[in-house]
Amino acid sequence: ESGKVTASPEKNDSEYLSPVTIGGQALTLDFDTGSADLWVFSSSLPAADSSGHTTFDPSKSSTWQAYQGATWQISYGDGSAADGTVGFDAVTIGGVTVSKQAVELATGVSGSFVQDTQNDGLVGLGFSTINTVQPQPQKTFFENVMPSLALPVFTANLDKDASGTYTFGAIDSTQYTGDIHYTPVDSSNGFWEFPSSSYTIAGGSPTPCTTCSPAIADTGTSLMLIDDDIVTAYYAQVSGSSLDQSQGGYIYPCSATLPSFGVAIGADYTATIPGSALTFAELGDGTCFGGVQSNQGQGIQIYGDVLLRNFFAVFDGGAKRFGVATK
Ligand SMILES: Cc1ccc(-c2noc([C@H]3C[C@@H](O)CN3)n2)cc1F
Repeated sequence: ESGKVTASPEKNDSEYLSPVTIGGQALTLDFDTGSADLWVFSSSLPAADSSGHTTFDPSKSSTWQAYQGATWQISYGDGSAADGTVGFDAVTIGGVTVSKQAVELATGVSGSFVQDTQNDGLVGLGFSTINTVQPQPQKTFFENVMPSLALPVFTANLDKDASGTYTFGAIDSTQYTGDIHYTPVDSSNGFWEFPSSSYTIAGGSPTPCTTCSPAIADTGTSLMLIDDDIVTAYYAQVSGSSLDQSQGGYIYPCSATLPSFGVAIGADYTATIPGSALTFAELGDGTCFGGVQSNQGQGIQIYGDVLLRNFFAVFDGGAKRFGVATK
């Protein structure tokens, strides 16, 4: 079997939201290849926290099974967090169903989730070694459904300021051009992680970097969070740019011409993003906030939506590989 769902961008393509049905209840969730918990706003949240959100109410699902005593708690790269209890229910994405998917009910969420009223929770599409359920980590939707998919893959075809598609179980050849360039994935940290040992700024042949951090493909991160020395070199080529503490990153006049930025996807391919696609947001005063920002020395580079929205991306759970194609 296979199925597809739309991925609708929030403002500035900060995140992409997709329709999911759980126990017959429709919610709008953020698919996140950088985590492995499927959690939802629940009817047990304080009303002030769930106001504006759609909540999942287990008492209204005839197929809900509580997982007595199980709990979860997660924190994300931006410091946001959520926690709660656990059960199992039928989860359907694009017509593809897992009948007993671990569904984590939020009884606590941090402020940024409260304010993000279009987001009713997350679908983690990383590896279950980083699932936070105690006493027993639970499998992701993708891990559960993989054996019944025509192909053990899902693809992300995110777009700039337009709806895209997540597809489970098929590689839709109408969604890309040319070859898909794959790299093996090291899933030992729970991420779709691969080496990225060269880069290009403003074109030309790639600069090798033996000290470059490995990268992860992370649909749940908005930006590209890159090793500090590379980011410094990039903005050195943007006239009028500066590192603005109050904004938390590099800004520049929106009239500036940005150089292209290319990053290695494994050993054999450089994914190059044109400068015109490397602005994340206009700040309203004629300055712009860059899509390429520092990873603050985290030792991992995070290739988020600023990269992914320019490519067709394949997450291959069978061969444990990640691939990109132009489109
Ligand atoms: C309000 C809100 C906050 C954070 C996130 C969020 N989702 O995925 C991620 C990245 C970072 C890493 O933790 C795993 N993937 N961050 C989503 C939100 F809607």
